[in-house]
Amino acid sequence: MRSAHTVEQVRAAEAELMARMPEGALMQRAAAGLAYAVVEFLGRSYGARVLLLVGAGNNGGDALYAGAMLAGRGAGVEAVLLAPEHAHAGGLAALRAAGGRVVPGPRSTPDVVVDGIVGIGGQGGLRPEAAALVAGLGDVPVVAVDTPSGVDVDTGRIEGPHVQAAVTVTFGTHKVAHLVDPAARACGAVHLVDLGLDLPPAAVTALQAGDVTAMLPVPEPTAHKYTRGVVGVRAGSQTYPGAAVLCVAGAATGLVGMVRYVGGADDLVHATHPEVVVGAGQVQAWVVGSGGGEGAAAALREALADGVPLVLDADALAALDAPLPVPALLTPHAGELARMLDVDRTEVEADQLGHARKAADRFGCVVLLKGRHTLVAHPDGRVRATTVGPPWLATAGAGDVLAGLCGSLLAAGLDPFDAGSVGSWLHGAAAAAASAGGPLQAGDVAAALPRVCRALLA
Ligand SMILES: NC(=O)C1=CN([C@@H]2O[C@H](COP(=O)(O)OP(=O)(O)OC[C@H]3O[C@@H](n4cnc5c(N)ncnc54)[C@H](O)[C@@H]3O)[C@@H](O)[C@H]2O)[C@@H](O)CC1
Ligand SMILES: [K+]
Repeated sequence: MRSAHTVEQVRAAEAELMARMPEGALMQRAAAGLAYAVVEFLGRSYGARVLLLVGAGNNGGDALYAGAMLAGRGAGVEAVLLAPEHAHAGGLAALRAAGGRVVPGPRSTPDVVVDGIVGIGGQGGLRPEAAALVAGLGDVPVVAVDTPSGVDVDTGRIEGPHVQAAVTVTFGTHKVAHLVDPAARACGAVHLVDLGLDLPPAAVTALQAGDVTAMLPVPEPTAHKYTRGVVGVRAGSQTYPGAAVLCVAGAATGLVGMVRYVGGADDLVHATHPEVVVGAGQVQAWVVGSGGGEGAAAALREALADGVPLVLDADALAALDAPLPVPALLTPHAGELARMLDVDRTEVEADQLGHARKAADRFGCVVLLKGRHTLVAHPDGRVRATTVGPPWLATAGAGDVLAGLCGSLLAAGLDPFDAGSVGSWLHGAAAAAASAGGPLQAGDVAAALPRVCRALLA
């Protein structure tokens, strides 16, 4: 599990550890990890030209000490101080002692920029002077210290000019901004340097392959199809019969014992998935809404009558007007979530974490907000982010496959929070496998799912 903590949690854990350690020891650990990451990024240190952007706080201190270490290994290190009177005194002395220099501004194009403008103490976007300096450096790759300066660390929002990093080196634990978009996009690859902090439960987590394997429903030796669970799909319509096929494809990957289908695309479903039972009957979970058109509201009423857990997708989300009486997973994209909360889509995209949490609270169920980093928010406040999945996954029908897959996990016995986060991880991993760096279609994602499960279980 990857864990991301809030600034308040990090500060408390750091204070507790610092009280037990010699002064400055934590910063030395952080700076050593940072210097190592810069060398790894450049592939060398001797002769490399490194420019440090140094702000007023300890984030700048990390940059200065790392710069001193790089200068000690033969790099040419220069530092621009954005708040000269507040720059970290010890770090500045160390840099100078190692042969580094303070300069008023970049004098030539460096090989790498180290962004030590602000870290977890930052408020708002970059100030104008810093923004101009960063813009002037153009395409020079940036290694960000702790967080890319200018992003909101606890929410993942971006409210002004910010640094776009190639690599972000963070300390002690991940921060929310490393997992939640749009800030996560500004981080590039994230490296964690362990500081030995003692941390409380995380604000946001991200499942890793081992976590998903442990939660994957695996048949008992004595299993039969009904003990493994039956998932029902109420999706598709005369207008959107393909959505039924794709939703069924996501459900029929072998993770449950049986799939039922009810909707307007019987013949097509039967032709493409002969193993699927067409017609109503007992199920452990229903998936409702993908391509359901105007029939989605009636499909939702019928599914609710069975009293089993639900996945609500697409048109069924529009039919939702009150908290549901059964455990449920809602799977909106940003536009659908915006309609559910009566806000603009741009607002949802700018504050994905805030809106996913708000919807989970308002509707009293788990909300899976689809995106580059999909978020799964529980009404109790827990959030999981899915960071696997290539951009090729942004393709028509991929959401139908996801809804079917999550439904099969619900029917197999996972709760909506686990079904949403495991389903979204498998979906992203299957897309990566199907894509292999190239384009894909939604059906390819469903087809790759058994392969992904097999690799996890191997
Ligand atoms: N506390 C610790 O023991 C450790 C802290 N570390 C580093 O310390 C950082 C936190 O240090 P600080 O608490 O000093 O905070 P920061 O260095 O992140 O920033 C605080 C300073 O930046 C100014 N500032 C805030 N927003 C700004 C903006 N938008 N533009 C320009 N200036 C702005 C503030 O006025 C303040 O002077 C971490 O991110 C990490 O890099 C690491 O050395 C590990 C150990
Ligand atoms: K930074």
